[in-house]
This record gives sequence, structure tokens and C-alpha cells, in this order.
Amino acid sequence: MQPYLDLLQRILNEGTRQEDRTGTGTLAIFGHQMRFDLSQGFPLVTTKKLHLRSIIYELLWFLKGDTNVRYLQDHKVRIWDEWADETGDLGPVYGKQWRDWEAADGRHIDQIAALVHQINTNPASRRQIVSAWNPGEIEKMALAPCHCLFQTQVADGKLSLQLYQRSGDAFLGIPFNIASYALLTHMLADQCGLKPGHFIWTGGDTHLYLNHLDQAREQLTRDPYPLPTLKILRTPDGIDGYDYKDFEISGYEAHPHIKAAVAV
Ligand SMILES: Nc1nc(=O)c2c([nH]1)NC[C@@H]1CN(c3ccc(C(=O)N[C@@H](CCC(=O)O)C(=O)O)cc3)CN21
Ligand SMILES: O=c1ccn([C@H]2C[C@H](O)[C@@H](COP(=O)(O)O)O2)c(=O)[nH]1
Repeated sequence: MQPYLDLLQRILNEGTRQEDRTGTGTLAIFGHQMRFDLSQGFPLVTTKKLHLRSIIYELLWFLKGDTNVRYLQDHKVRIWDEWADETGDLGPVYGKQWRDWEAADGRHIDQIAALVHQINTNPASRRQIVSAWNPGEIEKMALAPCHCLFQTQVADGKLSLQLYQRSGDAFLGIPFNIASYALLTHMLADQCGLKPGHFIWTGGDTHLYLNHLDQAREQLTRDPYPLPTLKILRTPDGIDGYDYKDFEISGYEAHPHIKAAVAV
């Protein structure tokens, strides 16, 4: 995961001090890109142990179109708790926009189903895009989408995916986001009879919170391990038919977990 370590180092070297919505303060850069060739292993950070269960259940939850944290809590995933209201609701966040975007003319658009259909029927299309950034609904969301748009491309029998993340918490959020979208790339490829190609992460405001600087420096003293591999054990009929147990990660060797407080 050298690209991730390079990102941490770049923020420490070049980041500017910024005030932010949470009042924590950050070191931030603007504009960064990382590329991962998915044939070379599954991009999980190895310089601290990542909680893969949370990442997988969160993605399954998005793909179900769910926007209430109850499903996550039922699977002991707590990463969205701080933003939910008393009923567990987050407003029309990722799941809603991905699966049920409401258009001005009253249509309900399932962007994920449309994407799979496009990849299968018109693989040369340059319009294979899913957007969570719905300007008319941002105020109703508990948090504006951070990973707000992605695009896929089919070439040489391989499916590649690029994400645009407008705001990235380099210590806590970005390791989750890389793994989540790499997994989504594998799932889309699996559904469409393609091999996974590259995952490209492109970021806007990419920051280290000031209370994560020591943890970032600690990670930079650690040598990364070789990447694990992902195997999908079963191909269900639709992209929302996968279960947690359908994914097998082998060879994940990582340094010990490092704690950090999340900025709310
Ligand atoms: N400041 C901030 N950073 C984020 O990364 C973030 C938000 N807010 N708000 C919405 C979601 C929620 N996400 C989160 C929230 C918490 C962790 C976290 O605390 N991770 C710990 C424990 C993981 C676990 O319990 O599974 C970690 O060490 O990775 C990670 C991602 C990503 N997002
Ligand atoms: O998937 C996610 C979700 C959120 N984040 C981070 C990025 C920022 O640190 C905060 C969001 O604050 P804004 O003021 O809305 O930018 O959450 C992430 O890295 N990944």
C-alpha cells in the first residue's frame, strides 16, 4: 500500500493548516490520485489492522438502498452511529441516491441497476456514472456525500473504476473508502463476466485531522506487508444479492490496529 503511505507523507510535508466544520482542524492538500491494479492484490492498508467486516457490511448496506443504521447495528457495525437521528435515520444518503434517485419528473432512478445494464449492453459507453451528489437533497442528508461520484470503463475484458471523493479523512475514512470501492469493482466485474482492472482514487480536499498526526507518523515507521487477495465464492443473480460470507480475503497480514477519534 505504498500509494497510501505516499499520501500520508505528502499531507505531512505539504499540507496547509485549515479550519474545518468539525472544529478539529486539519492539514490538507487539494487534488491527489492513487491507482491500484487489482490483479496485483486487494488494496487493504497493512500498516494498521483494518476492520474489514465494517467495510463489507457498509457496502452491502449501500447496495440494498438502505439509509438507516439499524442494519449496520444488527451486524455490530457502529461507524455511522454518530450521524443518525433517534430512529437511526440518516436522510437520503448513498443508498437512496444509488438505488432510488428521485428525478424532477417523478421518475425513480436505480443508478446501480442502470450501470450494470450499461456495462453489459454498451461497454464502450463513456457515460457509466453513478452520482450520490444530489444538490436538491443535500440539506436533508445527515452528512453530504464524501465519495460523491464514480465512473467505470470496460477495456480488454477488464472493468476499471474511478472514484471522485470531494473530502477525505486520510487516517480513518480513506483506508475504508479504498477497500470499499475496490470491493465494488470486483463485484461489478463479477456480475458482468469481466475481470477487475484498476481502481483509481481521486480526491479533492484530502486531510489529516490534527489529532491523527501522531498516528499517521507511527504508520510511516512501519514496513507494509504484501497485499492480500480477494476471492468471490458465489455469484448471485443481482449486485444486491451478495452476503458477507461470499467474500474470502486470504493472506491479510497487518501491523496492530491504531486507535483514533472520529471528528463529528
Ligand atoms: N470525520 C469523519 N471521518 C470519516 O471517515 C467519516 C465521517 N467523518 N463520517 C461518515 C463516515 C463514517 N466513516 C467512518 C467512521 C468511523 C470510522 C472508525 O472509527 N474507524 C475505526 C474503527 C473501525 C470499526 O469500528 O470498524 C478504525 O480504526 O478504522 C471509520 C469510518 C467514514 N466517514
Ligand atoms: O466515506 C467517507 C465519509 C466521510 N469522510 C470524511 C471526510 C471528512 O473528514 C468528513 C466529512 O466532513 P465534510 O465537512 O462534510 O467534508 O468525513 C471520509 O473520509 N470518508
